[in-house]
Amino acid sequence: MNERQPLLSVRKVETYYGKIVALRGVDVDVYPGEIVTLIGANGAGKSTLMMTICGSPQARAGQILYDGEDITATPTHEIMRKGIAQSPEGRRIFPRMTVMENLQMGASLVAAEHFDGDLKRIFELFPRLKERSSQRGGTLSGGEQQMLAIARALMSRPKLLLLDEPSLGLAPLIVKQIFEVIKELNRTDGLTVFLVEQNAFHALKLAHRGYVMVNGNITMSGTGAELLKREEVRAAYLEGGRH
Ligand SMILES: Nc1ncnc2c1ncn2[C@@H]1O[C@H](COP(=O)(O)OP(=O)(O)OP(=O)(O)O)[C@@H](O)[C@H]1O
Repeated sequence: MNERQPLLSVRKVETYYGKIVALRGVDVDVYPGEIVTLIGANGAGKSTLMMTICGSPQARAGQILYDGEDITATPTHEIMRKGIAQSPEGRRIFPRMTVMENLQMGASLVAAEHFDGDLKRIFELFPRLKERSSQRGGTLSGGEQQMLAIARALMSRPKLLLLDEPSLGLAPLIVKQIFEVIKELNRTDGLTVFLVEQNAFHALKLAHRGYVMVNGNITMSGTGAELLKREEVRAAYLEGGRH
């Protein structure tokens, strides 16, 4: 897989919040067709990396390449147009809009001819959203809102889907469903996924490759299976190594 050019290449990226350094020279590659997981403790800098890839905050040093093109200083809306979609932490859907309206918003940059076919596919993946298409987003359950956030991102027909903690606060069964959809999208549609997760066990099982972030640095990388076997990973991220 790795002889090809990465779809996303993060090189020595540094990000600051004022004087606080959040990313200290991060290197990450995501190849076409891969699911790559980033794990790390609270405050490690995972969300900051996702946001930096999307252009806000901007990297103060280093480079972000997407499909070979330097997007380090590209505004967020331009980055979205290029085929990167983000489902941010906290399921930021539009609460007053219906499920259908949220999905229409997601598709706003896509040619209208694709809408019906894309919607059909989304409703196959998330039948719950079909049943609730006229319900307001804010009245959905936590799991349904997460599904809607992912579905809305998918309606933009991304080449690269960035998911920030899709399992956060959800019951195990819902987490399983969401991870199965991600796997299906990757296997069937070839979607490339970069996933941030605290749920390290499931995320590394799902991923082709993974990275571990500690205090704004990448400290380990490998295949999902390799990382799951590493004692340091098990001790720090797998609930005391019980898995
Ligand atoms: N807007 C901000 N202003 C100042 N500091 C910030 C801001 N956002 C994040 N930080 C700091 O940057 C560091 C990285 O935060 P970030 O949210 O990226 O971590 P994370 O790995 O995603 O954590 P979590 O798993 O808890 O979401 C933390 O020390 C955090 O306090």
